[in-house]
Amino acid sequence: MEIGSKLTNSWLDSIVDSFNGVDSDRRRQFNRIGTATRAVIESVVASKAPTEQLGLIADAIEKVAEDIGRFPSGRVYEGFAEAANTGGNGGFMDFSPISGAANPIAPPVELSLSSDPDGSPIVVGVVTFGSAYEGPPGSVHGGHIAAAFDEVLGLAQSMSGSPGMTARLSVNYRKPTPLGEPLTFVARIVKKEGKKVFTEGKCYFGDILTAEADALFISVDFSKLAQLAGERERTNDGQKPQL
Ligand SMILES: CCCCCCCC(=O)SCCNC(=O)CCNC(=O)[C@H](O)C(C)(C)COP(=O)(O)OP(=O)(O)OC[C@H]1O[C@@H](n2cnc3c(N)ncnc32)[C@H](O)[C@@H]1OP(=O)(O)O
Repeated sequence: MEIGSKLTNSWLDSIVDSFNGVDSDRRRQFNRIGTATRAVIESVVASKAPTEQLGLIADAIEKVAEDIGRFPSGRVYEGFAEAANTGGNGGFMDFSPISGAANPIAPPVELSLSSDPDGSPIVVGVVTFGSAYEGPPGSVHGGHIAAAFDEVLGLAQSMSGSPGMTARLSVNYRKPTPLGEPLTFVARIVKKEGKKVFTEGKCYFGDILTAEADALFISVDFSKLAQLAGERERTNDGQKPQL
């Protein structure tokens, strides 16, 4: 298994090629919007602004929502939204809900590929969760920790060369995971048995292990993902998905 080995699949390649052809200024603007909206989310969840200011801010945000809402929406996918699909090339995941800079609901988790001291490939995810992700006071909501694990483990399993979908994800929460502090997620493949890829991951605040996870991914035929993508396009046209 080679770190960052490129996945060979004509369907994947065509998506990657079309992504590479996307005007970079458009991509930059999407990322700007994502970053600015994320800052708004972070500021509004617990703002101490005076009530009259809140009213003005609400007016302004409603105006922005109205302005952007005038344009047709629905996913015009410039790339994959999930780490597991990329084979390690994070550039295709601008809209990931976990690691995508252009997706305002992503914290985002910054992903990279590395290797541990024995040379085994690992995925590293670095993130600071803001106030919007609070669960227990001062701590990250457990659901968001699970989501971050799904992303880093999802990218790790794709290094098997036969990426799949999450079949099972189990998280052990060992200590409260602090908000507003840099966290490091580390993920690796444990073993592969046929279509099954077993993975494990850990979340650290400094040297403190706050959570650990294991997940089973089942390799899927890319035609299944192409089918899901097709259903998504039909849904964008207002039709119901056929699952
Ligand atoms: C490739 C890019 C996508 C990456 C996305 C990764 C991040 C995500 O968040 S994915 C989103 C969340 N996950 C999903 O939506 C998946 C929904 N589930 C499915 O689509 C299917 O159940 C799927 C693909 C996981 C497995 O279906 P299928 O390929 O038909 O598997 P199937 O042939 O039934 O089973 C294969 C083997 O896996 C086992 N298996 C399947 N599911 C599970 C499970 N949940 N737990 C344990 N074992 C399982 C089966 O028992 C079987 O084992 P064996 O070969 O020993 O008999």
